Amino acid sequence: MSSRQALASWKKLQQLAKDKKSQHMNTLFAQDSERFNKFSIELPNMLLDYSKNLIDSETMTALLALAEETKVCDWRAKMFAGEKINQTEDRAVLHTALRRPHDKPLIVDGENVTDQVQKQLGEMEVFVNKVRQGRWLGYSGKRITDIVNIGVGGSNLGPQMVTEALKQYSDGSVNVHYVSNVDGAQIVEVLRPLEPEKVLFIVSSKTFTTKETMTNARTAINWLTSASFDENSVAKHFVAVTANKENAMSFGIEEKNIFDMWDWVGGRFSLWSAIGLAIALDLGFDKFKELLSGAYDMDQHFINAPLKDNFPAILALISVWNTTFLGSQSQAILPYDQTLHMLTAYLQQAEMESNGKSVTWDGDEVDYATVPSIWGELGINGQHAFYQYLHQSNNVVPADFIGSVKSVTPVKGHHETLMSNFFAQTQALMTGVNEEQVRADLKAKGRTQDYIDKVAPHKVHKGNRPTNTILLKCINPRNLGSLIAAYEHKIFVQGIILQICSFDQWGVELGKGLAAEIQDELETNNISEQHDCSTASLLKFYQSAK
Ligand SMILES: O=P(O)(O)OC[C@H]1O[C@](O)(CO)[C@@H](O)[C@@H]1O
Repeated sequence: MSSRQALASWKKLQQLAKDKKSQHMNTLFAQDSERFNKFSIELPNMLLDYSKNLIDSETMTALLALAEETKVCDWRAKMFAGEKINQTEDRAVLHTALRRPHDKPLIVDGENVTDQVQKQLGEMEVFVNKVRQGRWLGYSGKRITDIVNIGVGGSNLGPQMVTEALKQYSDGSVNVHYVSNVDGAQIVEVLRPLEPEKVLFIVSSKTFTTKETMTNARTAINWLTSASFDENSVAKHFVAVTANKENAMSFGIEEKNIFDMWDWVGGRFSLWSAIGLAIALDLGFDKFKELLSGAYDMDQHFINAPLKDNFPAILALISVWNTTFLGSQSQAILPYDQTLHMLTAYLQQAEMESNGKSVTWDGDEVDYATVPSIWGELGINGQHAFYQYLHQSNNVVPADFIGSVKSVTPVKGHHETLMSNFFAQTQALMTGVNEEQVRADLKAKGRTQDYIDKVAPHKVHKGNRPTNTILLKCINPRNLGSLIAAYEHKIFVQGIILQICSFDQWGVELGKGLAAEIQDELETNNISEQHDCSTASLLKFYQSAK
């Protein structure tokens, strides 16, 4: 038995889960009119209602005891202090240092990390202002109008998600584009309308070895140099963000155009670093700093609020409850604000690359469910696509509903329509409608008995489907920063409770290695006999059908 299963709180939660599976949230609400007050957290800029989960005070006490027994607070202190909690890579985990104000020193290994971060922020600000104010000129002396960020995974999803979310805050000084896919269709489409003399590329790659990014960057260099006769055009049109300066330089990017990344920033937590340059170029540096401040606000809340009132910790505990103890295998992220249309994709990487693992810190197999698979879509679009499944399938999918009180693009009648759906869906998922009610409704509508007998079972919604509601006061840089940081800390707490190494990603390596070998085989038309017969036949079919 793994050590987690031996904990008193774990055993208690297993027992409670057995009891809870036979209960309905409707009963819990009927028994306790204080449920919302007990199971919600209000912060200055957002609200979390987690009352629509299959919990009661006893469950929450046991979950909080689990957080105590697994020493979440001690690990939190270690992370913020820069201890090497990324055990398999022997690194600190300090994305929180990236949003620390200048007057809050953080000494790690004798160095003031805050000073290093502030120095880089200063360099970023100079660069951003130069580009936005038209003082960074392309090879023909023209100002830069378009930025193309080339990167994938954490070097793409965070910046692109934030750029999309805060579009309304951009003053249009530059247009920002993203290329992540190595499918040439994307880069060709992005570059087609652009003029090489006015484009600045940011090659974002922590390792500067990612094949997809290198291939796209090479294509971008060729596109630029075939348009320009200036041998210095790469220096005027390419910057890089990386922890691997040597590779960036041997790729042809000038040292002065390289922004550093520290090894203590994980790719999926890196939008606060120079990886966020495209955000800052789009919004201006003041708004980028507001994003950082919002994340810092959430860091402070996470550090200081008791766990029972702690937004990220509660999100994590509810997820552990629903997955590990109640057995849900997936979780939906359902933003109801168009601006957040990339949030689900972003959180897929953040949570699944962090905690989608099956051995503990000690390398033992975990014998409990860890994190769910994350999926979803803008809520309104989902309603007309997959909500049928959420309401009536046999699989219970807990969901986070994320909305905003104010619209950044108010259009008469739209926001109330949107938000009435937002509120109605969590209510419907919880309350459901039983067969008796269905039959009574059909009867009241004058339906025949035959029709009622035929249709009634299909109209039953069992309800009892868990949801969290996160309601921001509005989507702005500060609030978005807080929201993202809340999920980062949720993921951290989940990892601690489940004994997962949240900050490595060994599971992506095998496929990368095989892809490199297969690419060689395809390029030399020499398919190895060592493949299994499925892969070998697919490769041969591909080669012969070309
Ligand atoms: O920034 P890099 O080094 O190009 O990596 C991009 C992404 O690839 C991954 O390593 C996964 O392959 C992610 O963890 C990372 O965010």
